Amino acid sequence: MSDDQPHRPDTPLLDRIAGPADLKSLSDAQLTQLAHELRAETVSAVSETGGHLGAGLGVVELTVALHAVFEAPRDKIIWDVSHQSYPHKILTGRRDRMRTLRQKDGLSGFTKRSESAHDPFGAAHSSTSISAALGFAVARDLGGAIPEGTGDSIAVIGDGAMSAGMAFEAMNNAGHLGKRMIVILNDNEMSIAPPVGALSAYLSRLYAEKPFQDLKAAAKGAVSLLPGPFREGAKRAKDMLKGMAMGGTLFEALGFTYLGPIDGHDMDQLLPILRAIRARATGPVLLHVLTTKGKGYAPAERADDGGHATARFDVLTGKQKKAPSNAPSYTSVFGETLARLAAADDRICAVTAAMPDGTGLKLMAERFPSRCFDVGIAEQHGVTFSAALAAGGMRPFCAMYSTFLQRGYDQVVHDVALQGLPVRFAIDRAGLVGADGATHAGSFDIGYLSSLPGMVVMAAADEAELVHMVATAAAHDDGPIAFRYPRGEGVGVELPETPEPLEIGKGRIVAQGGRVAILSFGTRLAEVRKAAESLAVRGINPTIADARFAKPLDEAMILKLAEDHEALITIEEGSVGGFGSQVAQLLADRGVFDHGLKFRSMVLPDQFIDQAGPAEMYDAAGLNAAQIEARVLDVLDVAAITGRRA
Ligand SMILES: Cc1ncc(C[n+]2csc(CCOP(=O)(O)OP(=O)(O)O)c2C)c(N)n1
Ligand SMILES: CC(=O)[C@@H](O)[C@H](O)COP(=O)(O)O
Ligand SMILES: [Mg+2]
Repeated sequence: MSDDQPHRPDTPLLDRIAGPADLKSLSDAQLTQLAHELRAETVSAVSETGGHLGAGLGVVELTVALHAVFEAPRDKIIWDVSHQSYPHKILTGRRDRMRTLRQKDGLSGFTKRSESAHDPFGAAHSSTSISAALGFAVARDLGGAIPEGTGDSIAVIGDGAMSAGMAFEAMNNAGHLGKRMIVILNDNEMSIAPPVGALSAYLSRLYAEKPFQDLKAAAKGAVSLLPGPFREGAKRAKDMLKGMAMGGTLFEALGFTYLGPIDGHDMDQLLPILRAIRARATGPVLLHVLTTKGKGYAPAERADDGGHATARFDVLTGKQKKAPSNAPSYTSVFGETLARLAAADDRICAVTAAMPDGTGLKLMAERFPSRCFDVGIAEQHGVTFSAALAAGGMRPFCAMYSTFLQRGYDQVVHDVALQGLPVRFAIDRAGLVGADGATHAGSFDIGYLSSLPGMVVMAAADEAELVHMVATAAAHDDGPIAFRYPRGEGVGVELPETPEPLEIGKGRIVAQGGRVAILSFGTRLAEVRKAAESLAVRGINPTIADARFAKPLDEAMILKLAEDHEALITIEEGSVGGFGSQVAQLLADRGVFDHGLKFRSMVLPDQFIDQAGPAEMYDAAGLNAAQIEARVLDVLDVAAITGRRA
């Protein structure tokens, strides 16, 4: 499309964009218009699907400018977390599928290699983009051959993601290697919650202090972009700006050329500076752009979280269309119980890694601000920090999503379990989580925790059990203890008046039956009950037990179940290597299998399960009532053929 070709308002530019190559023929003015249309399309799509709105709105201009200047997929544009990648997906041939976002068989809510060549690296867990970009840059220089080739390597990372140690590990290495690569720091002064930490304050100083304001105009954009006569003056101003405040930026100390800060919504700044970087960069470059989370859509801009995550909503009013809740969320039950216990015990404190709302610690933070710590996106630090809080005489609750605790696993082993320190792990989003899909599944914590000596591992079967497990953890000073619970609402049982500690290692019989015993760990218990109702119609009444503990197991209860039944079935919202494996180990060690017990362990399948509704995902995983019933019938048929146990 030529510059002089007038843009006919009746045909939106976005309708003519099949892929990023189509941006190359647009004028700068048309690119600005395209950004306007892209923002509207992003709001429209997310209003129908729900999802991460604010971050994407904050990078609309940046996305257009990157795809206009660079040549994806040869140039690798790698989005950190990639919750902000919806505009990128729209421009890279997926506009027609945007309304399948985060749904079964639909588009992922994050970048995904298998979804598009324009997604060179998958994401969703924060702070991986610089490592990935460096990897591509080194592969390029080593002659790594891939179909689309490798040109520039660009990481787009937010100020929140930049607070993770991994980002600095990568920058340190990139600065050392000196490879040409580009980091774009998308600084909107927001994480999910307002950002925390010294880095956030540092970044603010880069562009907020009075002297900076005066000089900013002079240093606007990259010095080298200015016409000759202005260049020297601006360079002096910029050096003064940097030298005056901090003797060069943190990023330059790590070996990067630092450019900015510039207005990340101003195409007249973005386009020339990106073109200059593309034309002239010889080593690692960091471009600091200032943006607004939720930019251009007032309800998102006004929201406390910048519109970070939203249900489906009415575009005109911004009113979210949330399904009515029938029971409190597990998260809120945890948060309220913890705050209640903390009121009576000033040793109780809490640690979150940038997820105060998601983990339900907001109430704790409001009531006991001196005992609630948001460490930023820094799970490794959060775990070891909790370990030392325990060593220092506190009762720390380290509240993290199962999937994000994976980031701090060595610290769980090395700093907590090995030293037997009484850290309490409140593990939210246990099991399959729904729209966030495989990257956020809490599939592995049972296995990775119950294999640790001295670790106590619990799972709440419902919200009432969760209340008691919080109390159990609070009272447990003998060593580390973890309790897990799923995303979403409870089952609607009455909450106990008083949180009562459970006896460590003791399960409970929920229903007495015969022939088959079903031993549940966690909230699959509700599905087991449903299966039992259907089995009762067939005259089959299994014994149902809630294990409560994967470690230590209630050995007496389990061995008795094995003794009194032809078949024992375990079920959990976790992968192989967890609860069922612990039970199998016990039965094997005690020689129980020598006497013919039929044993089945129902676990998540050995595969990553893509996003869908949670019930759909558990269907795919084979862990819903119908599949439980089928397993009982199967094992009974086998028992019937071979007759009763010897
Ligand atoms: C390891 C890890 N911890 C926590 C999260 C949850 N999380 C998703 S986005 C986000 C905030 C990211 O802030 P920033 O990088 O500034 O991006 P913005 O949303 O502001 O564009 C967090 C904490 C995550 N994705 N990965
Ligand atoms: C992008 C990210 O990692 C978080 O926003 C995450 O999606 C939150 O998950 P919940 O919606 O379960 O709190
Ligand atoms: Mg941010």
